[in-house]
Amino acid sequence: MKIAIAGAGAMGSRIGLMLHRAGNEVILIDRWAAHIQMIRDHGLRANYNGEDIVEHMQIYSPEEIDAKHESVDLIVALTKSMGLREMFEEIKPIITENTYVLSLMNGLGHAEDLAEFVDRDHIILGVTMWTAAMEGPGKVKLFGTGNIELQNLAPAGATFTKDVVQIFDDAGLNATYSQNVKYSIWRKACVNGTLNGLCTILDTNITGVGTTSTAAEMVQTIINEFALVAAKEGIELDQTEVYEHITATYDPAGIGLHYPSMYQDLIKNQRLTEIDYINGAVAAKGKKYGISTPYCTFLTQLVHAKEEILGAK
Ligand SMILES: NC(=O)C1=CN([C@@H]2O[C@H](COP(=O)(O)OP(=O)(O)OC[C@H]3O[C@@H](n4cnc5c(N)ncnc54)[C@H](OP(=O)(O)O)[C@@H]3O)[C@@H](O)[C@H]2O)C=CC1
Ligand SMILES: CC(C)(CO)C(=O)C(=O)O
Repeated sequence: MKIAIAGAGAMGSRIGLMLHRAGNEVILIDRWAAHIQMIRDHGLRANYNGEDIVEHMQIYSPEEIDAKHESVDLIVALTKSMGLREMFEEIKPIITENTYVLSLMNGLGHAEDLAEFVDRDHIILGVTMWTAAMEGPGKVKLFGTGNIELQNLAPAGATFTKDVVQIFDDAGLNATYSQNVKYSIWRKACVNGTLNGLCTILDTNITGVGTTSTAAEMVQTIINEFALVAAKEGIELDQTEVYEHITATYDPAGIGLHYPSMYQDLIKNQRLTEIDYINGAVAAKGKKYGISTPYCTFLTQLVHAKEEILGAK
């Protein structure tokens, strides 16, 4: 299976590297010029569970993706939420009627964006608890463990999706075929809706948030707002299980020492965040359904205010 990773930042590099190390044909696509140059000159360098490794992989900018490139069987979407449509506009030349697209991105609403580029039965939705961080262009830090849950959006995509699960699992990505990925997307949105904004505003990692005396009430209140809104869309979240899932991430021996992607964006790199696709999306849906979401609204405002203060772009 020929695989393209659309958005080869921290997570795209992780998934691409692990799939390539396992012997798959993988190309990376990204627009960050210095990152492309470093990977071309030195390979993708990674601190991989404490060991320095190099993986030599092909990388292209979206503009270099033209009709001369062969189409691919699978595109893994790992841009930031706000860059998804622009990326897919640019890489249209490698998308054919046989191409499947898998989103592993955080946030809500990506299936609708992807449906503009491929048929619904070629869309696969997924969530991942793997983590990754850029240490600089061409260099990524990968530690801890994780998993991936996948499911096709329409029944016709099931056979291909199960093949993808097998390929990802063989690459050590702990992939499983989900029976209800829409539930998993809301469950993961709760993880990001609590940890990402709180770590960013409180300037700490996951363990840092988890060990505060106010974490329990903040996290439970945010989960409750997500659950009330999700219920209006037919998803009944098990709030106790979701809370336990989130508290399990506080462990420093697991992913507790990770600084969520939103922290990396805003605090480390002064880049705009995905808050509008997470807490902001829940606040907007809450408004539509007549549900009050004060914590999501406030956290969204705080993150936007911080973006302005730091001059994020
Ligand atoms: N990091 C993590 O641990 C996890 C992330 N995710 C999700 O995965 C998706 C991708 O996130 P992630 O990989 O973290 O994002 P990154 O910020 O690492 O990469 C996203 C894009 O940002 C650009 N970029 C990143 N850093 C720089 C920089 N310093 N200077 C210039 N450009 C830069 C690159 O492309 P471009 O120039 O085209 O913008 C890159 O493709 C998101 O939806 C995220 O929420 C999910 C689970 C865990
Ligand atoms: C690892 C995790 C779950 C932390 O919130 C994540 O998805 C991120 O960094 O965005």
